Amino acid sequence: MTSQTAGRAVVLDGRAASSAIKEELAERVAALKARGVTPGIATVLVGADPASQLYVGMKHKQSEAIGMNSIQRELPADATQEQVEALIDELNADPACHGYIVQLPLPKHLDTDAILERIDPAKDADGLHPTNLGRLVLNVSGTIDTPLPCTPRGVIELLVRNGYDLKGKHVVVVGRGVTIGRPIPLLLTRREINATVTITHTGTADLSEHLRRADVIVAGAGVKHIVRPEDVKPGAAVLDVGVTRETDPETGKSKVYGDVHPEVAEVAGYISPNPGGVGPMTVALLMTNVVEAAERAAGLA
Ligand SMILES: Nc1nc2c(c(=O)[nH]1)N[C@@H](CN(C=O)c1ccc(C(=O)N[C@@H](CCC(=O)O)C(=O)O)cc1)CN2
Repeated sequence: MTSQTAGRAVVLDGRAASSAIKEELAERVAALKARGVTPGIATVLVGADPASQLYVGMKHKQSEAIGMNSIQRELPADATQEQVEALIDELNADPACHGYIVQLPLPKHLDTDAILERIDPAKDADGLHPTNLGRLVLNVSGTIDTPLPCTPRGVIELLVRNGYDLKGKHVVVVGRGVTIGRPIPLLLTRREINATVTITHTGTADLSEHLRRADVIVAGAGVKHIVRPEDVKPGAAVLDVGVTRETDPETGKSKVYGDVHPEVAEVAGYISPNPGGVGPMTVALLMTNVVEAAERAAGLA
């Protein structure tokens, strides 16, 4: 992969890496189709949050582009728990759907944990069902074949595809959410990766002190510019996974900010841009999870 730079840092280009993954997936999809199986991905979107609509739209467009079947299901923002659960039951029973996700966050009146737990673990394309998270805890040697959470898998894949060796590195994760902060240490500490991890969050005392000792920073707290240039060890790899949307009071337009201050690129050795870094990897690894589920269902895994 050719490398660009930002400041003094090598850019970890998520668009390029995700394109490579999608080319590989297109071949696996074609092989499945040749055996009469079209991998099917589904999404459940509750409400009309513009960011969630954008992400769901990207998932379908990109899945269809590599030959997958895509099923888009939507419910209104005031949908009841029973309505969402009935839709989950429908997708669990649908043979055309090999894997699906419930787009997060859900409206506050819904019980997210109960909804994630109702997904058939074999169709859990986000790897967020308690059974799959439990297998991730047990799976220290990477020998159990289960779906892995997409963003953590995307972070590791982005580093590996850029030739970055995580073995023996000290990774500081910022954030403790279910899609990134909680699962990523379990992947990074697997024997085949062998990184050492510190988890920090908005309640951590002296975050800067932890960050300054990191070889790798994975910032996914959703706090605008929480990682500043003075917090970063020169040469460190910094992956920006956070998204904060603010409306410009003058233009009325929405602007997206990452967790990493732009000047970090002057200090870091490697940097993932935001947008264009981990976001596209999340979608590519979601598609990977669904293709793998279809391969397992077809007895190919
Ligand atoms: N069920 C899930 N919900 C959510 C997840 C998740 O992994 N599973 N993660 C995030 C949102 N997300 C996927 O759903 C996601 C976020 C960002 C991107 C992306 O490619 N972003 C682009 C920029 C897009 C733009 O704003 O124009 C980029 O970074 O280049 C993809 C997926 C929360 N919910």
